[in-house]
Amino acid sequence: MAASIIDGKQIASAIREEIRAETEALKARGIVPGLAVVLVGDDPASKVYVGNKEKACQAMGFHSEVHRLPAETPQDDLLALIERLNGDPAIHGILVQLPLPKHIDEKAVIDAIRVDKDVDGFHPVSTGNLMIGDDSLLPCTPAGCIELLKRTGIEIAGKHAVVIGRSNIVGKPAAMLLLREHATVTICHSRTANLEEIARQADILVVAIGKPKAIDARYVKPGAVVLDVGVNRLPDGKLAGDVDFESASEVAGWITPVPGGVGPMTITMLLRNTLTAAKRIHGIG
Ligand SMILES: NC(=O)C1=CN([C@@H]2O[C@H](COP(=O)(O)OP(=O)(O)OC[C@H]3O[C@@H](n4cnc5c(N)ncnc54)[C@H](OP(=O)(O)O)[C@@H]3O)[C@@H](O)[C@H]2O)C=CC1
Ligand SMILES: Nc1nc(=O)c2c([nH]1)NC[C@@H]1CN(c3ccc(C(=O)N[C@@H](CCC(=O)O)C(=O)O)cc3)C=[N+]21
Ligand SMILES: [Mg+2]
Repeated sequence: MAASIIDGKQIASAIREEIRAETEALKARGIVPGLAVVLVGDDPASKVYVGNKEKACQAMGFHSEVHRLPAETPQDDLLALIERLNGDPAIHGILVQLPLPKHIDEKAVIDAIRVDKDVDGFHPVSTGNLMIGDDSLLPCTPAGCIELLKRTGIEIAGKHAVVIGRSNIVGKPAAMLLLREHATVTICHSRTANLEEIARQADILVVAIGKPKAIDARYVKPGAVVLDVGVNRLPDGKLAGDVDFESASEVAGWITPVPGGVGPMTITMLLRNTLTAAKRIHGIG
């Protein structure tokens, strides 16, 4: 194995210590950061993530509440809950776990979240601010990818970053953040011709496609940095990334494992966004 491991768990825990210190300072002023997570239905994967988020909040001393609604909840009931959370002074961050059941219009729900409580960074105004460079709350997973690079000491400016995947929650915002950090960015997707050839030009390769172990050494330039965003549950119950770690780590210079790479950073960035939202709502910082 040639690659060095980017230890997301360790980097996440270092950032959590910073968040902890700031949280204690805020609590000394009588402000407790509060996160509300809304889970509609009982998708088993979503349940695990929601449980992890709740645990992380509790460990940080945040106020945290999880609203578990049945799968058949009418859209209007969900919108009414969001309206209530928008006005709840104990809540600074609102996260509606995606995907939502098919009868609910995801966009209508995201649009209803107060922008200053949009700790996922999925609201159209947050997305627009991300493009313009204004200081909205950043989407957690892409922000976590940038933190991994910076705290590993990897230069982004001037590098060719190739992002595979163009979803609104990972691929597109990851590309936009890399651009903000002055990378030259290529975005690939399922209709990309010659994916292998393009990926192999990347100094920094970000993979977010939702296909277990799809990206192997053939897609990786020797010495490249590989960030594997994928989290896929295999039939045997194990987790796998979108990158074939065993193969890709033979040629990469740096690589994130799954689990223990990008995933822990997502939750850490959620904590940080919630803290930031609490400070801003109270006119601090
Ligand atoms: N670690 C974390 O914290 C998080 C992990 N995830 C994981 O990241 C992965 C991606 O999630 P998400 O962005 O929501 O996924 P989506 O399914 O929304 O998007 C997948 C994207 O990948 C593209 N794609 C799919 N197959 C291929 C292929 N064979 N070659 C090239 N491009 C392809 C699609 O292209 P097209 O647009 O043409 O359809 C699409 O743009 C999943 O494994 C998910 O579980 C997600 C969020 C957070
Ligand atoms: N509104 C919304 N916001 C999200 O941020 C969001 C979402 N919906 N829907 C689902 C995806 C997925 N996601 C993950 C978060 C943490 C881990 C994570 O903690 N992973 C750990 C291990 C997880 C495990 O053991 O199952 C790791 O990779 O090491 C993974 C995936 C957030 N998402
Ligand atoms: Mg999706």
